[in-house]
Amino acid sequence: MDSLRSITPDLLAALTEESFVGRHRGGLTLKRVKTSKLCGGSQDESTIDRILRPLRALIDPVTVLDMSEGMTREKLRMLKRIMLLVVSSFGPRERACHCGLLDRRRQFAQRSRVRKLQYIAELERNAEGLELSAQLQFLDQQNLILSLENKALKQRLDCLFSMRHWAKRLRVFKLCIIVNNSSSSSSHLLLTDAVYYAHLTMKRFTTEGDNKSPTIKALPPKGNPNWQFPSAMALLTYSSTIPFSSSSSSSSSSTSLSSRRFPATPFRAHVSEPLDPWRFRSRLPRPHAPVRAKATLTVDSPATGDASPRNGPPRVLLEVKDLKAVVKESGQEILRGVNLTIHEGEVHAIMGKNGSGKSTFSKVLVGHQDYDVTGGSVLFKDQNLLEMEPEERSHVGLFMSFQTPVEIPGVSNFDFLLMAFNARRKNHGLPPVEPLEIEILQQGSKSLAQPMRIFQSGQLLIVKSSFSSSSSSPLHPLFLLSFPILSSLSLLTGMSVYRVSDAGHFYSLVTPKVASLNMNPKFLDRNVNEGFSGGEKKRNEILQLAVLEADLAILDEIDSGLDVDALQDVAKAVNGLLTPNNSALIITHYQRLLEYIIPSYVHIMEDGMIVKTGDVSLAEQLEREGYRGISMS
Ligand SMILES: Nc1ncnc2c1ncn2[C@@H]1O[C@H](COP(=O)(O)OP(=O)(O)OP(=O)(O)O)[C@@H](O)[C@H]1O
Repeated sequence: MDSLRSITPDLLAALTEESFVGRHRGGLTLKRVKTSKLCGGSQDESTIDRILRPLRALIDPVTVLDMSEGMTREKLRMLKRIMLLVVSSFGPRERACHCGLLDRRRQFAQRSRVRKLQYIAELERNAEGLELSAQLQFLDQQNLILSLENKALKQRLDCLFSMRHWAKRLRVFKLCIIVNNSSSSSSHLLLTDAVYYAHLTMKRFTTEGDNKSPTIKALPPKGNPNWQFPSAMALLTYSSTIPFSSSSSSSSSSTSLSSRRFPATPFRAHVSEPLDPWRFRSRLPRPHAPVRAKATLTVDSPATGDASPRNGPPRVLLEVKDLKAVVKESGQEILRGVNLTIHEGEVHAIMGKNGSGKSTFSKVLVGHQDYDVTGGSVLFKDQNLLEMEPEERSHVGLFMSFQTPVEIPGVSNFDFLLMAFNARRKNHGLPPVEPLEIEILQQGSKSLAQPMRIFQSGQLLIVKSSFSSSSSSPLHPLFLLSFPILSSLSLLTGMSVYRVSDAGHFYSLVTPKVASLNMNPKFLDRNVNEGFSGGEKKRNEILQLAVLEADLAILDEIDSGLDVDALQDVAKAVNGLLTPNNSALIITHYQRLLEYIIPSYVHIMEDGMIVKTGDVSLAEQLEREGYRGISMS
């Protein structure tokens, strides 16, 4: 508000001149003005800065990074400070739920807020003609990064307008907009969006009307009767274009940003917030100081299941009685009275023709949003499962591997597993586990461009540290060499040398599981299921199960798309996870999987009900004779 008070009458007068270009955006009129008009013809940077500083403060919540000329050291520096990739905002709900990702709500957002976030992602997807490439990444509860690459104005407005609705709830105060379009007019549009967003979040405006055609009304700041909405807005628009206009006029700025491009503008000023990425990515070395994690935890599993049998008869893990469910949207009844009881230590297989309701049954058990339960009961470890939210179901020990595992862009497998693992530990009152312990042995002259993953634990290794604009490629260790050689190399190349220890850390828990599944450790560093082959996705599902050690694993067609070797690997891994205290519910079409994972019971589902139950010989019969050969009575 103070900054608004500093707008001088001269500036306001300049802004009301007819020469301004008006632009209408959903009821909001923006105008452009010339630098010379605002600053009395002065081209002197310090004068411009003095005049515009108060205005720049108004758009503090917004960072704009122009990526049209690629990544530079300066941009990277800014990104590194704000880009705490904690959770993908619109990671598919089901996957997130089952791995307890959403349990981070206390840290990041209330459940309702997360839902809101998902709603927005959907809204973006559904906006007319919008091929979703607006990436909204939820960094933490106060930071967002929104990449609106080459979006048309309307699409950007849709996004921004929808953001307005929940930004307040999320208490987001900071937004980073990445501009990938090099044209100055687009940059201008993006910047006006940024201003628009900043004002909305700062509650300078109210809106009326529906989402499609909102009308923005100005709320004059207290104590400033002279303030006029269009004028001030135009001024802000102007001031926000400074970094871009200076760069576009500069012919020499072909590959990197000069310091002029990020002068003492709000864009730089506000990223100096005391954000600490290392707090979140504690496996990363701080660039300038050796780090050694203090805590060395014993990685004990949060899961209740262990290999030793409990005293007494096996307890009932899951009890489903007369379960009925319909498709939420259409009301079509799919489950028409399922009954099933699973004890600890048992493996149940459900087989059945296509469309008989097997997947629906498993999805209803984990609380999939597409279905409504219309009758019956489900007790899991004596608790009413139907009353629990999906993520709670995960916490009490239910895990589901989906038929089509979902991809979670922007979240590495390792991070995902760690988050899910720690979410479960938290739920069990256990402290979080650190990923790795990293010590910098020799700091290279270059700083790390991006987060890295280190696979060779307990070894000396060298890490590439050049800048790279292909953001998704992780940095891999290049060599495994002795320290003197590494040291010389480091001096020569500017690379850094680290010693990594994983003892007692999450890494030491996850790597044997990766090995047992014959997975390449590099999969840990890739985004969850992104670009994975069908078989790799299935293995990855089992890796998640192995890390989370659920009490009841529901495996929906884990054999589909697996080659013979992969099938054996997966089956071996599942068998290795089975203890007298946990159980598995396997949905499959083929008996071959059940040759490797021997079920205690085989059920046949038909038309939304379990119509026959037998032992493994039932699956064999099915293989020989098909469903026609089996009497369902
Ligand atoms: N969300 C939904 N919307 C509409 N129909 C649905 C939905 N979910 C399930 N169905 C319908 O319910 C029936 C059972 O589907 P489900 O996927 O549970 O069968 P399935 O036994 O797992 O089949 P398959 O062996 O082919 O995987 C099908 O007719 C399916 O089209």
